[in-house]
Amino acid sequence: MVLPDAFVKQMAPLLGSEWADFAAAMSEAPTRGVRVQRYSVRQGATDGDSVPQAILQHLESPILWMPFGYYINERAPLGRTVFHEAGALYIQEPSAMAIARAIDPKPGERILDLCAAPGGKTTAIAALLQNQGQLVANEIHPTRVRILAENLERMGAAAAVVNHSPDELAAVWPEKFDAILVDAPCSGEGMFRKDPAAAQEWTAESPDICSRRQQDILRSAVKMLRPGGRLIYSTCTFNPQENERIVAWLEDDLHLTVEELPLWPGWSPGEPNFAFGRESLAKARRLWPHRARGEGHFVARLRKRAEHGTADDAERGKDKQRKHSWSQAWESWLAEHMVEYPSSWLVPREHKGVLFSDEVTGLPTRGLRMLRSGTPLASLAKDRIEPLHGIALRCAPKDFRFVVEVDEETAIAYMRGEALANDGGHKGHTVIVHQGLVLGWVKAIPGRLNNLYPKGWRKNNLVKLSTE
Ligand SMILES: C[S@@+](CC[C@H](N)C(=O)[O-])C[C@H]1O[C@@H](n2cnc3c(N)ncnc32)[C@H](O)[C@@H]1O
Repeated sequence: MVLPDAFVKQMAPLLGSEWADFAAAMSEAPTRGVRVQRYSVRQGATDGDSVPQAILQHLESPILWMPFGYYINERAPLGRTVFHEAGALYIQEPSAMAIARAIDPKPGERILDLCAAPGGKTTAIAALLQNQGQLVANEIHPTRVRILAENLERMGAAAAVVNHSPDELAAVWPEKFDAILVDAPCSGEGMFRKDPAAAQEWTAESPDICSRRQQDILRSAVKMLRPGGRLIYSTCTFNPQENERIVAWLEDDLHLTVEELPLWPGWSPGEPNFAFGRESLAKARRLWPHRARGEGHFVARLRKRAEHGTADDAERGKDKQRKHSWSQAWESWLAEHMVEYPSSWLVPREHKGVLFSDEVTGLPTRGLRMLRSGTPLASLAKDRIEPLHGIALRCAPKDFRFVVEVDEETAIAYMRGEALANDGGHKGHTVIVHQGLVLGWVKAIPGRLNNLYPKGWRKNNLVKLSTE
């Protein structure tokens, strides 16, 4: 890899005697990782679930800063499998996995991921939160926000999705969040190994241009944080302007306080010397590719002062027991088809004939571009209930009354959109299950299981992982 001259000029003096090791590491092959998620971590999926051999054979050593994170080989075909499509696998750059740990999400918290697409960190936060909080994912870009919504659905993440600029959101959601992640758009120096085009696009001005944008985003983020709340700031770049100096600015100008993060194996403290010797910066964390296996990340956690008292809580968790024309049909459908489900599903939010779980209770949403308020649960056809894919991906097999188990080949045929044979007597909505994972819905009729796998999700190129 040929590093841009200006990048060498920027980093070599900062790294001093370590520069040669860093430069050598930047010429090595990039690392790749996967989070194995629907086994063990997911709500309700702990009983007897174990990761199938078909997946295990492709996992290398564990990533030490993320439970259920593993290094994988560059050529491992995990991204084209039924396990991936059913939300058991999220392929993510290894160092990026630490960011959800830095947030340390707690049940019941309301968390905003402000720059969220494609959703690597949101889905990790949802897993750590075990879907027991309110998670809101925002993405400014109109195309990327759709990919975000799709990834959240695939991974069974209970999160609302909005599409706004940070300042638009700050105007409607002041002091509303317990924690906010700003995984900022940055100059991407940690992408150079993975994507040589990133190195070509980088210029000596990139860090300054990016740091100004980061400050704009952070001003809005801090407005949305409740007093005493925490801000997590991360980038995948190495230069000081976008990292330590941004944190110093957050302390000086926005009056936040840096908190010490755990020192995960292989990670390094932030560099006080990159911002005029300020000691507090050692509480931030960096992954340098010559010291640990990952592409590189910076992360800091800061606390907003609590002295002003909390402004908002009255609305939170308020039960909306309104009855709608569809309420009775929906409650009956749940009772008939589900053994267990989150209690909030009894009071979903309806939008254009679709019922969504409500992850934004207590937040004003009028006039917002909201792609979903949570998991899409069902569509209403004249108050008749048609279950949606979101339910299948949020739940474990034991949560459903009607289940058909299939082998991997049948699972692949199902995800191609084929009808399956009905060997049982049940009629109506049933889920298809493979190796402890719910894949999606069918409607059983005599002799046949009509395929309800969403048309936009169907794939013709899935590969079989098991060797049997
Ligand atoms: C580093 S990426 C986020 C990656 C994501 N957190 C993940 O883990 O999958 C930064 C995101 O910020 C968005 N972005 C770009 N400019 C922005 C701005 N001015 N305000 C807010 N977000 C912006 C980009 O579209 C991009 O999706």
